[in-house]
Amino acid sequence: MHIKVGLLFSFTGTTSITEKGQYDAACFAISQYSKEEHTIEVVTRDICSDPRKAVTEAEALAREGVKVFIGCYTSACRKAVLPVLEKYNCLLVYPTLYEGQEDHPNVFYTGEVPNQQVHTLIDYLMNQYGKRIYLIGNDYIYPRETNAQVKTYIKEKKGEVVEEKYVPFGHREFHQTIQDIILKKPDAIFSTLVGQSVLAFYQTYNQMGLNPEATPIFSPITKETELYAMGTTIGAGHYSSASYFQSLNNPMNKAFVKEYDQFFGERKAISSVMFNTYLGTKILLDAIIKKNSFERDRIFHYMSGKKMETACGTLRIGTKKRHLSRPVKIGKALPNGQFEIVWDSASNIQPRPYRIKQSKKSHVNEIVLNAWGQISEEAIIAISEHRTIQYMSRKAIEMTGFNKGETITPKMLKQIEKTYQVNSYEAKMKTLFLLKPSFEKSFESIYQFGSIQTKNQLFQTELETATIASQSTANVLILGETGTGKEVLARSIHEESDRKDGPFIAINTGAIPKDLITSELFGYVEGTFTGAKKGGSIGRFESAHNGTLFLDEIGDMPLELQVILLRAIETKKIIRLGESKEREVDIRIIAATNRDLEEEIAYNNGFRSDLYYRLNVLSIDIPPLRERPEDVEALAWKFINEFHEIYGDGPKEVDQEVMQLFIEYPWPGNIRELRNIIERAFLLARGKSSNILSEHLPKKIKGYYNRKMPSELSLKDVEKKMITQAILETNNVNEASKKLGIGRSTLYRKMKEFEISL
Ligand SMILES: Nc1ncnc2c1ncn2[C@@H]1O[C@H](COP(=O)(O)OP(=O)(O)OP(=O)(O)O)[C@@H](O)[C@H]1O
Repeated sequence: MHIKVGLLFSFTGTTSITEKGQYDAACFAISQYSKEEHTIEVVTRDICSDPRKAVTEAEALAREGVKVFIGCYTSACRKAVLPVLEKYNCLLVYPTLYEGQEDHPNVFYTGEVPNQQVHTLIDYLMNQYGKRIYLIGNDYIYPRETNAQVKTYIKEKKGEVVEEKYVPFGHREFHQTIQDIILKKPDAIFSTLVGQSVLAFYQTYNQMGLNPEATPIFSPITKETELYAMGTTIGAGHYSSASYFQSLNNPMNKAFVKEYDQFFGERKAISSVMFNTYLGTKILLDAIIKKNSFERDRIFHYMSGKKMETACGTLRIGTKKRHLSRPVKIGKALPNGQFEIVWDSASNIQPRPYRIKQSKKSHVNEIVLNAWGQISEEAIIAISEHRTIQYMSRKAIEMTGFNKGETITPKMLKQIEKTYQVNSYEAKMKTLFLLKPSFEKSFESIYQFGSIQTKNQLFQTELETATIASQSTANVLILGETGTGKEVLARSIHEESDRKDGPFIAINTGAIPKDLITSELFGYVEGTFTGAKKGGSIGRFESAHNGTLFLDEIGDMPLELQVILLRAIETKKIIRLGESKEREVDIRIIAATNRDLEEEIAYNNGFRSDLYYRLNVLSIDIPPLRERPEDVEALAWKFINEFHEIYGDGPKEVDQEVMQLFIEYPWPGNIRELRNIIERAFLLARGKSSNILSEHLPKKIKGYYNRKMPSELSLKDVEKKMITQAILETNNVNEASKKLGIGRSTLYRKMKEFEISL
């Protein structure tokens, strides 16, 4: 078979740095076909980063009999050649990450689309650095369209775009932009700059002394090739995301890199767009050869749904769309120009090339607001996503003097914030402001996630992370003292995720005997050990397939078993005991512990740091109940209602003094202890009293109550007293923290707060 391939890359022009690498990768892929069996003729054209040149060259080559094109790096070039592909019935391997919004029947897209690459990057950015993001890009289709999606995504995640800036294609003067960044102090920068602009931007960032630890740049584009071109130390500390990184530490990739270097006779930087070029070229040529045809529909039909093991994991070609389902990683650039992998989706992310439709615009329900406005103590203002006032209660008009239809400016907002206590709620792109005179007691908003409710600000922030966690498959680490509700939270994440119909399997990793843990986790085949069940057994990893595996008390897992667990978590593959076959499992891992794992790693050598970082992709720290007394009353009522359902009848009221005691008691056993105490009191009062009274409480609580009453000790006083006593007794922070059942860092913080020293 004779195949004439047209390579359309820019060897001159602003994006040539990247495209030369793609050209090399295409040549490498083509070199792997035996010349005896097929003749592959390669014609190369320089399209000079110019869409007009791309069209004329493509058309000229199509007339000369080229049926397969590879390249067209920028979206502007790709879009420009589409009519040529249609006219001459040619195929294009488009191997570049891009903005999506396209699925042309003549194109095979092997680059990442935003939901695979950009959303993961934004999630990581927000979790690690904060929610204020500065957008910078070149002024053409890819950055503008990508940022349109990024802005929606940031808004959904309650982040803020502090600036959105575009510079012309090839722009290299960034002093003013960097100055603007210094002034606006974003938490991170998201860059869609390409070509020469990338180098100039990072170099100016570096010259002007910005620090990647404080304000890193996240860019889907800046990869190994660009880092080498700008000077590897200049890009160090910044982030990118892709399926492929040259540093991937697996045998397939090592062999690929070795062969690549041998082919070119030197060490080369290999980036994801290069790998995607290699991959796309091979896949399409294989299909053409196999089907002995250039006929578009036959070829795509043959490729559709194909699964491939590659150097960057298992990829699958879409059955409906010509894009790849793939795992995605996030890399942090090292001073040697390579990336350290800091996050790995582990399982594949499906391509969603088309932007997800935004929820339909909602209208404020004036009838409901009117009724509410008449009875509410607060003044109510509802504003649209464009900051136009859509509703004002009479009180709000009297208090502010604003009118319906007016646009709320930042100045007006400041003015009301100065005068009133303002609580704002966001729902369906609308914001509702509730205004109260500021001397009144603060209004406590309730945050709900799954079955958990809280008024506590700190816990609300943690639950926001839980919300993010429920929408991804990232590993989650839940921290918190015993009884704070770590398992309840893990279940809520599962219930709120799209795995909710799959199983939720909980396992207490600290409680299983050492010699049983492997069979418990991974299963075994019949006859493997004495006492093994007939027919063998599947382990918890397999039971959790398509669902969530909750590894409780992970901090208590013996060190030597942590390595086995790490391997299974990393590969998502297990081997049953007594078998050699690897089995793949699709699971999301949530781990929990009441230990301070960082401390275990640093001081006691009790936990593997690699396992810690694997698990701690998203971490959620549940505050102890004594640090969120505002939640005690609601929890108490929740339990009383629950016991009414279980036991049929019982006390309906709680004595006011008892409730006050519940609020002030330090609850060392947290919510579990509160629940137990209420159940006990409920049963003691049942049939005798319609109220839960102090006589229904156990001695230790009544004792606390009696001790407290004369001196009116506050919760803080009790805490201070307990800490002082523990420090006096042990004269050692480590031991005192163990005695008190709190982490060292918490103890240091408290000692500072109460001015206690050793
Ligand atoms: N938000 C909540 N609402 C109602 N009940 C809760 C809540 N959180 C925890 N509980 C109850 O508290 C008890 C302890 O919860 P859970 O087992 O989730 O805690 P944990 O932190 O995992 O405990 P441990 O560290 O001992 O494993 C359970 O009875 C649970 O039902």
